This record gives sequence, C-alpha cells and structure tokens, in this order.
Amino acid sequence: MIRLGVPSKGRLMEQTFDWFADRGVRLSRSGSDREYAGRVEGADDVSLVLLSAGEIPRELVAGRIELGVTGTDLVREKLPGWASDLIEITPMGFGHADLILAVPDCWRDCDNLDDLTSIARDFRAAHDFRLRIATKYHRLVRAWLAEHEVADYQLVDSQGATEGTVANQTAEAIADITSSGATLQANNLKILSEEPILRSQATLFANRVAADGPEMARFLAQLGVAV
Ligand SMILES: Nc1ncnc2c1ncn2[C@@H]1O[C@H](COP(=O)(O)OP(=O)(O)OP(=O)(O)O)[C@@H](O)[C@H]1O
Ligand SMILES: O=P(O)(O)OC[C@H]1O[C@H](OP(=O)(O)OP(=O)(O)O)[C@H](O)[C@@H]1O
Repeated sequence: MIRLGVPSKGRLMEQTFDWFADRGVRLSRSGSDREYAGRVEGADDVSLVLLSAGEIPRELVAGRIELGVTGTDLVREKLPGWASDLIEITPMGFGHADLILAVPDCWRDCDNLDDLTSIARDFRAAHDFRLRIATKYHRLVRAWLAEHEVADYQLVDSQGATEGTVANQTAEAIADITSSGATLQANNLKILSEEPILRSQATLFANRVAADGPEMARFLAQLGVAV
C-alpha cells in the first residue's frame, strides 16, 4: 500500500486534488470538512492521508507516508540534508511563492542587502540590541544571510501574520513567503532587490527507500512521472 500525504485544507488541497484528477486519480475527503479521512478512486493500493502541509516533510522522512505533496520551502526549511531521505518526483505547477526579505517602505536608503548591512550596523550601535527580522523560516534565512555576510541581526520567531510585526514594533524587517505581494503592500513593506531567498512551489516528494518498490513505479507511471 502506498500512503499519499496531501495538505488537508485550502487551495493547496484543492489544487492537489485537481492535479491528480487530471491524471485519472480521484482524491476526495470522506465525510465533513472537519473529518481528515480521504478516499482514492482510480488507483489500486493507494491510500490518502490528509495532513498539515508543514507536517508532510517529517512524515515522509519517518516513512509514515511514502508519497507527499508539499511546498519545496517547507522541505528545505524543516529537513537539512533532505535529499538523502527524499526524492523530488515532480514540481506540480501551483502553490508558487517566493521567500523574500522585506523592510519598511519608508526606509528610502534601503534597497538591497548592502544597504541593510550598513543599516543593521548603525542600528546595533544606536540600540542595545540587534535589528530584528521576524520569520518562521529560521534555517533558510540564517543560511542566506550568512552567505551574504550579514551578521548584525537577530531572528524573532513569527508563526503567522509575520508582515504585521513591523507595525507592531516587534521587528524591523521580515522574511516570509509572498505570492501576489498584496500582504506586503498592505503592510507598507518592500522587498530587497536581490533574487528571492528561495522560489517555492507545490511538489510531489517520495521517501527514497519506498521509491524503489514496484508498486511505486506502477503508480508513478500511471501519473506520467518517473523517479
Ligand atoms: N500566499 C501564498 N501563495 C502561494 N503559496 C503559498 C502562500 N502562502 C503559503 N504558501 C505555500 O503553501 C504551503 C503551506 O504553507 P503554510 O504551512 O503556511 O500553510 P498553512 O495553511 O498555514 O498550513 P498549516 O496546516 O500548517 O496551518 C507552503 O509551501 C507555502 O509556500
Ligand atoms: O503575497 P500574498 O499573495 O499576499 O501572500 C502572502 C501571504 O500568504 C501567506 O500567509 P497565509 O495566508 O498562509 O497566513 P499566515 O500569515 O498565517 O502564514 C504568507 O505567510 C503571507 O502572509
């Protein structure tokens, strides 16, 4: 049996259902909106497990699901060395979002990371703490800033409504996912001019060990994708 983990709600769930339906596999929730049980029609020996998108990377590595749909951002953030445990089977063409760093619009002299570096240095000299960047993507943001030799900052954890932290004065800058840009605009934030920290999209992942079996090869062939 192949256990397929799919996000349990929202657009990501609906677009995942559409993607499989286009390939002849009908996924559905059984019961009410609150019931996280699912049904699979059109494929043998496949069961549906509805999970939070953020938990799918961990469940894949633990081998509690063999296949899973989630954003590449969540896999890279939550699983250092993910490629030794998981295989990226195919990007799915939806759930596109960029992980970016943004600062207040009113910081006229801050357009790129060099500007931020000098602002952060001055900030540290003027205050008795370092410039705060709110994010839930700790690992990816730290690695990116280290790569660009930015050191005078601290991360503050924000698990939601991250763009609001600047107005609420719990951070000076944010690093979060953006898609349309509407949330940044509504919160008077602008993106630094560098390339995004990461470009993410919904992707089908497999547990590397499970990917070897004949059942998996059959199912992936039915979907028109290969390991
Ligand atoms: N505005 C957006 N547009 C497109 N994709 C997005 C957007 N916001 C988040 N995502 C993507 O959706 C995936 C799920 O994100 P996130 O974990 O924030 O979802 P959630 O619905 O809050 O999940 P949870 O069930 O854990 O509460 C991530 O891969 C993320 O990149
Ligand atoms: O660029 P946009 O199209 O405006 O999308 C970006 C927003 O979408 C996500 O939030 P979500 O709605 O998942 O809520 P969250 O704040 O709880 O993460 C993300 O964290 C941004 O806040």
